[in-house]
Amino acid sequence: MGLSFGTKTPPVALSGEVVVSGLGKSYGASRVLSDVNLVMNEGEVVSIIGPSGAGKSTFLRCLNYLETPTEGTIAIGGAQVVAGGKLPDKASLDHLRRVTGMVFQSFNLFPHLTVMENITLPQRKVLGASKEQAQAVTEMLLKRVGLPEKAKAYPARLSGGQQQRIAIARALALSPKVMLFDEPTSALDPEIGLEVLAVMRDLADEGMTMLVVTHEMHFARDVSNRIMVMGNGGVLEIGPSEQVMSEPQNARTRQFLKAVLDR
Ligand SMILES: Nc1ncnc2c1ncn2[C@@H]1O[C@H](COP(=O)(O)OP(=O)(O)OP(=O)(O)O)[C@@H](O)[C@H]1O
Repeated sequence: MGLSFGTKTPPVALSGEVVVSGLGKSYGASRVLSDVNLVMNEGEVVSIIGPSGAGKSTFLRCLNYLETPTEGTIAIGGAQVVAGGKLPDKASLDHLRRVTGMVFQSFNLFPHLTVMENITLPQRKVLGASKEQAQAVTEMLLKRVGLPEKAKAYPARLSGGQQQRIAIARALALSPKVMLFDEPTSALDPEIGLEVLAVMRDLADEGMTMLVVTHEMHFARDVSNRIMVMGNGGVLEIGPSEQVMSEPQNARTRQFLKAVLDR
């Protein structure tokens, strides 16, 4: 299902919900990612941390081709793509985007649509769901993110935390296999961010596979199974969250953690 038609042969042994191998990204002569590898099992939560400019967002955005990786292979939830600096064929790209739900720092809701319309629209366009089906799924998801009463509201009438919870519901509406979060609380006051983190923690408890770029060290340590530390466009280290936080192996990881934890 969703096999790629790239220029190279995909890796033979693929297991895990997410298998990324040898991922690289350059912008012209500027190399921002080199040889990034990651294997995630179904239900696993991995937090990506690291200093500004390390390549965390670029890595996440390469996984669903919001950025086009220059090299490497990506296999997510049965979708498989071999990167070659250009877009893969439409079927592979559509499949990859179907199995990945993305949540951005800036919510990205349509301002002119109600909450209900924001969440039903992708279901109708992408899944071909009927209006009734899409509304029923939306009502269920609004309950799941704790906002059942907001169906008729417009985004501008909601707090940032509420908008982000709606954005999570919208991503979930397409039944992704993996959720990608790009600093989902960075634009929010810390207190408001907590309500978003609580929804994410619930999702993790329900067994969703999640990859989360975050500066929230408590979330990284307490909710994720593993932490991947990035620096200079590569992986500095990856390991069980508790171990990375308390006994980082890499000198640059130690320096980074000291800086953020002393803040
Ligand atoms: N469109 C682009 N063109 C050229 N360089 C880019 C582009 N987008 C990102 N970069 C560069 O890629 C590098 C990685 O950026 P990225 O945003 O992925 O880092 P990050 O680890 O997510 O940082 P932050 O924590 O500040 O968001 C940076 O040096 C950045 O300047």
